[in-house]
Amino acid sequence: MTKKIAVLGAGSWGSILASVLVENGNQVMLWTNSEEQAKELNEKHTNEHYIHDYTYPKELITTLDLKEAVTGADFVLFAIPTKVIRPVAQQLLEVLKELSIKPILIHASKGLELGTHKRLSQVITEEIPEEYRSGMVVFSGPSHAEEVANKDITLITAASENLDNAHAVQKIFMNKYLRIYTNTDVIGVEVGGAFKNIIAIGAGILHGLKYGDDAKAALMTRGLAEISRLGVALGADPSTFMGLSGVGDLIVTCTSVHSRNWRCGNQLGEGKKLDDIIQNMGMVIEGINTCKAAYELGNQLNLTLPICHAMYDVLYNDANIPEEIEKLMTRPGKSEMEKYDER
Ligand SMILES: NC(=O)C1=CN([C@@H]2O[C@H](COP(=O)(O)OP(=O)(O)OC[C@H]3O[C@@H](n4cnc5c(N)ncnc54)[C@H](O)[C@@H]3O)[C@@H](O)[C@H]2O)C=CC1
Ligand SMILES: O=C(CO)COP(=O)(O)O
Repeated sequence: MTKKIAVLGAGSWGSILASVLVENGNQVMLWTNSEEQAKELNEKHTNEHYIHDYTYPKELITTLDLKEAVTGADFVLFAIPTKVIRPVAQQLLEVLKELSIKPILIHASKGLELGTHKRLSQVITEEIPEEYRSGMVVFSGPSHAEEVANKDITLITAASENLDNAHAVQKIFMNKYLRIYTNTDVIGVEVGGAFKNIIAIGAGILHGLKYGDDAKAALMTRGLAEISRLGVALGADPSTFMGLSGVGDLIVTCTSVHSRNWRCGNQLGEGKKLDDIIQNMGMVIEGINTCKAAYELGNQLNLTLPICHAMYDVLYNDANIPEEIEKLMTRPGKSEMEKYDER
């Protein structure tokens, strides 16, 4: 049955997910805050700044009006940067009240909120009370918009405490090239998706400095130990980190040239300045803010997160990268099988 879906955010991820949903036979409205982008999407069916040489389906309608986008929606999908999740959720609440509808909310963003250190489903459900939504589903996994646009094979997790809602999301997205798995461990899925961006900046740095494959494998593996440590401290199931939103997303983001986080790190390794990199990227690099949030949260919880700390010093204190790498390498010897709650 055709579903009505509002996609909030017309960047690379939101616009491509909207395109897939149209292709899967749904009625989709894409919401953007950029007049220029809405015009380009509606008239030329392109979104050149975000996805090159791609033509969106003519049935996809882009609007600047949130109420128009959300009217009659069975699902509302957030695909916007972490830092605007809360204000957009507040805007959405007003519209949901006006329209008296209770859609299933989905978010496909990856980060932890600065200041509060909250996961994004926590931020959204804090702003939009239960009476205005039929569920909250997290959509996360190893996926680059550029590859989904090419209909390459991609697997993603739909996580919700309510499995029926995760199944509903699985159903609207599944097709021959996009396969969705369900999971009930919302905490694990969100922590994996957010924290891997920090490690991906590190992997890019190693590449920029011309380190070899051993170093990159080491960073990913010990990065996964930190992701699991923080996740378990927050209540996640450790096995989630062996799945798509854990090791899967870590691998793709630490190895793909599509990754903005990896590209940011690569340029840092080559000696470029962070401010210039951010300026030139023109798209969100989530790992920068998430590193600050995870660093503060880790300290609050008294967790050992040495890679996260090194990344924080590089990103926020202009630390010397080779010195940070040396500090990591010369920490006291450890057992590999440390407990998740190692202090
Ligand atoms: N690009 C990708 O392949 C993937 C991205 N993600 C996640 O999706 C989220 C969004 O990422 P991208 O689409 O890649 O970012 P992007 O940088 O390509 O686009 C972000 C979009 O959000 C819009 N935006 C910003 N503030 C807004 C506001 N207040 N109201 C409405 N729109 C606003 C911007 O105009 C822009 O169109 C991030 O958390 C990212 O980690 C997750 C999986 C894959
Ligand atoms: O989340 C992603 C891959 O799964 C996208 O990564 P980047 O934001 O680094 O491009």
